[in-house]
Amino acid sequence: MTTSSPLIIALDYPSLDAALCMADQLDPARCRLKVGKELFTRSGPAVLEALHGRGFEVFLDLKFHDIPNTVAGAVQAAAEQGVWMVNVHAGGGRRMMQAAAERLAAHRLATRLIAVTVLTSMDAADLAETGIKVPLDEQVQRLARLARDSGMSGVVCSAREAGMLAASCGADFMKVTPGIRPRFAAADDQQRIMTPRAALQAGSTHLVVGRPVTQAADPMGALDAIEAELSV
Ligand SMILES: O=C(O)c1cc(=O)[nH]c(=O)n1[C@@H]1O[C@H](COP(=O)(O)O)[C@@H](O)[C@H]1O
Repeated sequence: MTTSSPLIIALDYPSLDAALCMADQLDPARCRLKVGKELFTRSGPAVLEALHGRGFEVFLDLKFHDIPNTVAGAVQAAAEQGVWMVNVHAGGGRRMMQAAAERLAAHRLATRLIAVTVLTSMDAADLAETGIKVPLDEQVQRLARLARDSGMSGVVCSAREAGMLAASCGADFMKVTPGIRPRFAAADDQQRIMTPRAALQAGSTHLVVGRPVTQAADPMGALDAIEAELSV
Protein backbone atom coordinates (compact mmCIF):
# COMPACT_ATOMS: atom_id res chain seq x y z
CA MET A 1 0.00 0.00 0.00
CA THR A 2 1.20 3.50 -0.73
CA THR A 3 0.40 6.42 1.56
CA SER A 4 0.28 10.18 1.12
CA SER A 5 1.58 10.66 4.67
CA PRO A 6 5.06 12.21 4.94
CA LEU A 7 5.76 10.17 8.08
CA ILE A 8 8.38 7.43 8.17
CA ILE A 9 8.60 5.66 11.52
CA ALA A 10 12.09 4.37 12.36
CA LEU A 11 11.88 0.85 13.77
CA ASP A 12 15.13 1.02 15.71
CA TYR A 13 14.64 -2.13 17.77
CA PRO A 14 17.03 -4.91 18.78
CA SER A 15 14.79 -7.76 17.64
CA LEU A 16 12.35 -8.73 14.92
CA ASP A 17 9.68 -9.43 17.55
CA ALA A 18 9.94 -5.96 19.09
CA ALA A 19 9.83 -4.33 15.64
CA LEU A 20 6.78 -6.31 14.56
CA CYS A 21 5.04 -5.58 17.85
CA MET A 22 5.25 -1.87 16.96
CA ALA A 23 4.44 -2.45 13.27
CA ASP A 24 1.30 -4.31 14.26
CA GLN A 25 0.03 -1.19 16.03
CA LEU A 26 0.73 0.97 12.98
CA ASP A 27 -1.26 1.35 9.78
CA PRO A 28 0.34 1.34 6.31
CA ALA A 29 -2.21 3.97 5.26
CA ARG A 30 -0.77 6.33 7.90
CA CYS A 31 3.00 5.92 7.61
CA ARG A 32 5.95 4.19 6.03
CA LEU A 33 8.53 2.29 8.07
CA LYS A 34 12.29 2.52 8.22
CA VAL A 35 14.55 -0.45 8.89
CA GLY A 36 18.04 0.54 9.98
CA LYS A 37 21.37 -1.01 10.79
CA GLU A 38 20.54 -2.48 14.21
CA LEU A 39 17.33 -4.24 13.22
CA PHE A 40 18.58 -5.42 9.82
CA THR A 41 21.81 -6.76 11.31
CA ARG A 42 19.78 -8.74 13.83
CA SER A 43 16.92 -9.93 11.64
CA GLY A 44 18.22 -9.90 8.08
CA PRO A 45 15.79 -9.77 5.15
CA ALA A 46 13.07 -11.51 7.21
CA VAL A 47 12.02 -8.13 8.57
CA LEU A 48 11.47 -6.77 5.06
CA GLU A 49 9.30 -9.73 4.15
CA ALA A 50 7.29 -9.37 7.36
CA LEU A 51 6.70 -5.64 6.85
CA HIS A 52 5.87 -5.99 3.17
CA GLY A 53 3.44 -8.76 4.11
CA ARG A 54 1.69 -6.28 6.40
CA GLY A 55 1.35 -3.80 3.51
CA PHE A 56 4.05 -1.29 4.51
CA GLU A 57 6.40 0.55 2.20
CA VAL A 58 9.90 0.25 3.65
CA PHE A 59 12.87 2.58 3.65
CA LEU A 60 15.96 0.38 4.08
CA ASP A 61 18.40 2.71 5.80
CA LEU A 62 21.79 1.02 5.62
CA LYS A 63 23.66 4.15 4.47
CA PHE A 64 25.99 2.32 2.09
CA HIS A 65 29.43 3.94 1.75
CA ASP A 66 32.02 1.88 -0.11
CA ILE A 67 33.64 1.56 -3.52
CA PRO A 68 31.25 2.00 -6.47
CA ASN A 69 30.99 -1.68 -7.43
CA THR A 70 30.24 -2.79 -3.87
CA VAL A 71 27.61 -0.12 -3.30
CA ALA A 72 25.94 -0.78 -6.66
CA GLY A 73 25.63 -4.46 -5.72
CA ALA A 74 24.26 -3.67 -2.26
CA VAL A 75 21.70 -1.23 -3.65
CA GLN A 76 20.61 -3.79 -6.25
CA ALA A 77 20.23 -6.42 -3.51
CA ALA A 78 18.08 -4.05 -1.47
CA ALA A 79 15.92 -3.10 -4.44
CA GLU A 80 15.40 -6.73 -5.43
CA GLN A 81 13.85 -7.26 -2.01
CA GLY A 82 11.19 -4.76 -2.96
CA VAL A 83 12.04 -1.89 -0.66
CA TRP A 84 10.49 1.50 -1.40
CA MET A 85 13.70 3.43 -0.73
CA VAL A 86 17.37 2.84 0.05
CA ASN A 87 20.20 5.23 0.92
CA VAL A 88 23.93 5.74 0.51
CA HIS A 89 26.33 8.34 1.94
CA ALA A 90 26.86 11.24 -0.47
CA GLY A 91 30.41 11.39 0.90
CA GLY A 92 31.09 8.25 -1.16
CA GLY A 93 31.29 10.59 -4.12
CA ARG A 94 29.95 10.97 -7.64
CA ARG A 95 31.19 7.69 -9.11
CA MET A 96 29.79 5.69 -6.22
CA MET A 97 26.36 7.33 -6.47
CA GLN A 98 26.29 7.10 -10.27
CA ALA A 99 27.18 3.40 -10.18
CA ALA A 100 24.33 2.73 -7.76
CA ALA A 101 21.80 4.73 -9.81
CA GLU A 102 22.93 3.11 -13.05
CA ARG A 103 22.63 -0.36 -11.53
CA LEU A 104 19.01 0.28 -10.55
CA ALA A 105 18.21 1.67 -14.00
CA ALA A 106 19.89 -1.24 -15.79
CA HIS A 107 17.71 -3.68 -13.86
CA ARG A 108 14.57 -1.53 -14.16
CA LEU A 109 14.30 -1.34 -10.39
CA ALA A 110 12.01 1.49 -9.24
CA THR A 111 13.36 1.74 -5.67
CA ARG A 112 14.10 5.33 -4.77
CA LEU A 113 17.76 6.04 -4.11
CA ILE A 114 18.77 8.93 -1.86
CA ALA A 115 22.01 10.11 -0.26
CA VAL A 116 22.81 11.23 3.27
CA THR A 117 24.42 14.69 3.33
CA VAL A 118 25.57 15.58 6.87
CA LEU A 119 24.17 13.43 9.69
CA THR A 120 21.60 15.22 11.83
CA SER A 121 23.55 14.17 14.92
CA MET A 122 26.43 16.43 13.83
CA ASP A 123 27.01 20.14 14.36
CA ALA A 124 29.62 22.43 12.85
CA ALA A 125 32.22 21.48 15.48
CA ASP A 126 31.77 17.76 14.76
CA LEU A 127 32.17 18.46 11.06
CA ALA A 128 35.29 20.57 11.63
CA GLU A 129 36.86 17.70 13.57
CA THR A 130 36.57 15.54 10.46
CA GLY A 131 38.51 18.17 8.53
CA ILE A 132 35.54 19.89 6.89
CA LYS A 133 35.88 23.49 7.94
CA VAL A 134 33.31 25.11 5.63
CA PRO A 135 30.00 26.12 7.24
CA LEU A 136 27.72 23.13 7.77
CA ASP A 137 25.01 24.52 5.48
CA GLU A 138 27.55 24.90 2.69
CA GLN A 139 28.63 21.26 3.05
CA VAL A 140 25.00 20.08 2.98
CA GLN A 141 24.41 22.21 -0.13
CA ARG A 142 27.52 20.86 -1.85
CA LEU A 143 26.62 17.22 -1.14
CA ALA A 144 22.98 17.71 -2.15
CA ARG A 145 23.97 19.20 -5.52
CA LEU A 146 26.46 16.39 -6.04
CA ALA A 147 23.76 13.84 -5.15
CA ARG A 148 21.31 15.42 -7.59
CA ASP A 149 23.93 15.55 -10.37
CA SER A 150 24.80 11.89 -9.68
CA GLY A 151 21.24 10.68 -10.24
CA MET A 152 19.86 10.55 -6.70
CA SER A 153 16.12 11.09 -6.17
CA GLY A 154 16.82 13.14 -3.08
CA VAL A 155 18.81 13.48 0.10
CA VAL A 156 18.69 12.93 3.83
CA CYS A 157 19.33 16.25 5.56
CA SER A 158 18.01 18.10 8.58
CA ALA A 159 14.80 20.08 8.21
CA ARG A 160 16.86 23.19 8.89
CA GLU A 161 18.40 22.79 5.42
CA ALA A 162 15.22 21.73 3.61
CA GLY A 163 14.25 25.23 2.47
CA MET A 164 17.72 25.95 1.14
CA LEU A 165 17.70 22.67 -0.81
CA ALA A 166 14.20 23.25 -2.15
CA ALA A 167 15.57 26.46 -3.70
CA SER A 168 18.72 24.88 -5.13
CA CYS A 169 17.57 21.36 -6.08
CA GLY A 170 13.83 21.83 -6.64
CA ALA A 171 10.66 21.00 -4.72
CA ASP A 172 10.46 17.50 -6.26
CA PHE A 173 13.92 16.51 -5.05
CA MET A 174 13.20 14.49 -1.90
CA LYS A 175 14.23 16.07 1.39
CA VAL A 176 14.00 13.26 3.90
CA THR A 177 14.53 14.74 7.35
CA PRO A 178 15.33 12.90 10.58
CA GLY A 179 15.96 14.86 13.78
CA ILE A 180 12.21 15.45 14.08
CA ARG A 181 11.32 16.38 17.63
CA PRO A 182 7.81 17.31 18.73
CA ARG A 183 7.82 19.69 21.69
CA PHE A 184 7.09 16.82 24.09
CA ALA A 185 10.21 14.82 23.07
CA ALA A 186 13.87 14.92 24.16
CA ALA A 187 16.57 15.77 21.60
CA ASP A 188 18.57 12.60 22.46
CA ASP A 189 21.72 12.45 20.30
CA GLN A 190 20.28 14.68 17.56
CA GLN A 191 21.82 18.14 17.05
CA ARG A 192 19.87 19.66 14.16
CA ILE A 193 16.23 19.22 15.16
CA MET A 194 12.86 20.68 14.24
CA THR A 195 9.23 20.08 15.17
CA PRO A 196 7.11 18.05 12.71
CA ARG A 197 5.03 21.03 11.61
CA ALA A 198 8.01 23.38 11.20
CA ALA A 199 9.87 20.69 9.24
CA LEU A 200 7.03 20.28 6.76
CA GLN A 201 6.63 24.03 6.42
CA ALA A 202 10.38 24.34 5.81
CA GLY A 203 10.16 22.07 2.76
CA SER A 204 10.79 18.55 4.06
CA THR A 205 9.08 15.99 1.85
CA HIS A 206 9.34 13.15 4.38
CA LEU A 207 9.79 13.18 8.15
CA VAL A 208 11.72 10.37 9.84
CA VAL A 209 10.54 9.86 13.42
CA GLY A 210 11.96 7.24 15.75
CA ARG A 211 12.24 7.57 19.53
CA PRO A 212 9.57 10.28 19.98
CA VAL A 213 7.12 7.53 18.96
CA THR A 214 8.85 4.22 19.57
CA GLN A 215 10.17 5.08 23.06
CA ALA A 216 7.08 7.02 24.16
CA ALA A 217 5.09 5.66 27.10
CA ASP A 218 2.10 5.73 24.72
CA PRO A 219 3.47 5.34 21.17
CA MET A 220 0.09 5.58 19.46
CA GLY A 221 -0.77 8.68 21.50
CA ALA A 222 2.54 10.24 20.40
CA LEU A 223 1.81 9.40 16.77
CA ASP A 224 -1.70 10.86 17.04
CA ALA A 225 -0.23 14.06 18.48
CA ILE A 226 2.26 14.34 15.61
CA GLU A 227 -0.45 13.77 13.01
CA ALA A 228 -2.68 16.33 14.71
CA GLU A 229 0.18 18.85 14.62
CA LEU A 230 0.71 18.19 10.89
CA SER A 231 -2.93 18.55 9.95
CA VAL A 232 -3.47 21.90 11.76
O1 LIG B 1 19.47 8.14 7.16
C1 LIG B 1 18.81 8.29 8.21
O2 LIG B 1 17.70 7.81 8.31
C2 LIG B 1 19.36 9.19 9.25
C3 LIG B 1 20.23 10.15 8.81
C4 LIG B 1 20.61 11.20 9.69
O3 LIG B 1 21.32 12.12 9.30
N1 LIG B 1 20.13 11.19 10.95
C5 LIG B 1 19.32 10.18 11.43
O4 LIG B 1 18.90 10.28 12.60
N2 LIG B 1 18.96 9.15 10.60
C6 LIG B 1 18.14 8.04 11.13
O5 LIG B 1 16.86 8.54 11.50
C7 LIG B 1 16.40 7.95 12.70
C8 LIG B 1 16.12 9.02 13.72
O6 LIG B 1 15.62 8.43 14.89
P1 LIG B 1 15.20 9.28 16.17
O7 LIG B 1 16.33 10.21 16.50
O8 LIG B 1 14.98 8.24 17.21
O9 LIG B 1 13.94 10.02 15.79
C9 LIG B 1 17.46 6.94 13.14
O10 LIG B 1 17.04 5.66 12.71
C10 LIG B 1 18.71 7.36 12.38
O11 LIG B 1 19.50 6.23 12.02
